[in-house]
Amino acid sequence: MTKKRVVVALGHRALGTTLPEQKNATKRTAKIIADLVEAGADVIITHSNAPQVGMIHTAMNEFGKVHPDYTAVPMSVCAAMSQGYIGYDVQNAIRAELLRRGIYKPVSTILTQVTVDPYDDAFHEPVKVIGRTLTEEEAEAEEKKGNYVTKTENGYRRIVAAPKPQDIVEIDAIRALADAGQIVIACGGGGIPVLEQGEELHGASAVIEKDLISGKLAEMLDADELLILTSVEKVSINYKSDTEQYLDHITPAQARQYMEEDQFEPSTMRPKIEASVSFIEKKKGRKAIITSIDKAKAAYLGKTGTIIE
Ligand SMILES: Nc1ncnc2c1ncn2[C@@H]1O[C@H](COP(=O)(O)OP(=O)(O)O)[C@@H](O)[C@H]1O
Ligand SMILES: NC(=O)OP(=O)(O)O
Repeated sequence: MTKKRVVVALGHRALGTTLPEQKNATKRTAKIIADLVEAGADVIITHSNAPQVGMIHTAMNEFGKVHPDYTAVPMSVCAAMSQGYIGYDVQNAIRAELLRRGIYKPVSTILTQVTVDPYDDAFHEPVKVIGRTLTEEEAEAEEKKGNYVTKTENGYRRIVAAPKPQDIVEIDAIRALADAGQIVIACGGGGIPVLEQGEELHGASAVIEKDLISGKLAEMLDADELLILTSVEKVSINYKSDTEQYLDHITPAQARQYMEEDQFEPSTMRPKIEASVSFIEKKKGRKAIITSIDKAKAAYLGKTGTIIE
């Protein structure tokens, strides 16, 4: 069995939204990760966090209203909390599933900070949707607090800045664990966004796009594959139209062409394609696969998904 280093990016479907949903979803996800391990993948995991970071931020703010001694909690601290909370469920679920299959492999979560550029235009243009759906009243209340919201299909949701990831602060620790054949959960929720100021790192009020950091992590670990597990089995062009066409196998050049034609929604599919192209263009022989969480093993074995190489 050929061993491959695979960065697996888990989307919303892999985690659910509420606490009980997450507990159940991570158990299902652990089975999928264990299948990949059995199929020969050395797995490094990244994950989404938008619903969770929104929940934590709202909870901490409400707590602050009742106990004014506790000041408002910065978004970067909420991102750190979300990494701990999601990593805790994911690592325990994977550990248990592997043990059930007679596999002993340490699984750990690395609290990961990711540097961002203070001059990134994203700080002036918040686009990253976080938290649950809000009513009109709740949205107005958020705007009064100085937060940004956007209208969605079902109501309103909060939006925050999503600066581009520059560097992964804990990359050496992640690499050491991956080189030792251990399963690492890192760069959760895009990483904790930080600004470098001399020797110090200061939290930034933002949420980094997890697909972009997944591509960067795969690049920095010199992974063989980037496997993005989302809610659709294949990427399409002419998405949701009468002429929708599923993509099985595309080159980076075709992917770039489709991006120019705006074939991919900016805040959902486009970052997945951007991350994939950027990862595979840096070295020959790399592959990116985008598929649904349920089809992960089949896609890893080349039987489905959209393959970019
Ligand atoms: N061209 C496209 N082909 C397939 N899916 C697309 C396309 N453009 C947008 N999408 C949307 O992207 C979604 C997946 O992205 P996202 O919601 O960010 O999920 P995740 O949390 O898994 O990263 C799909 O559910 C689909 O609605
Ligand atoms: N941080 C991030 O990109 O989260 P979502 O995938 O949940 O939007």
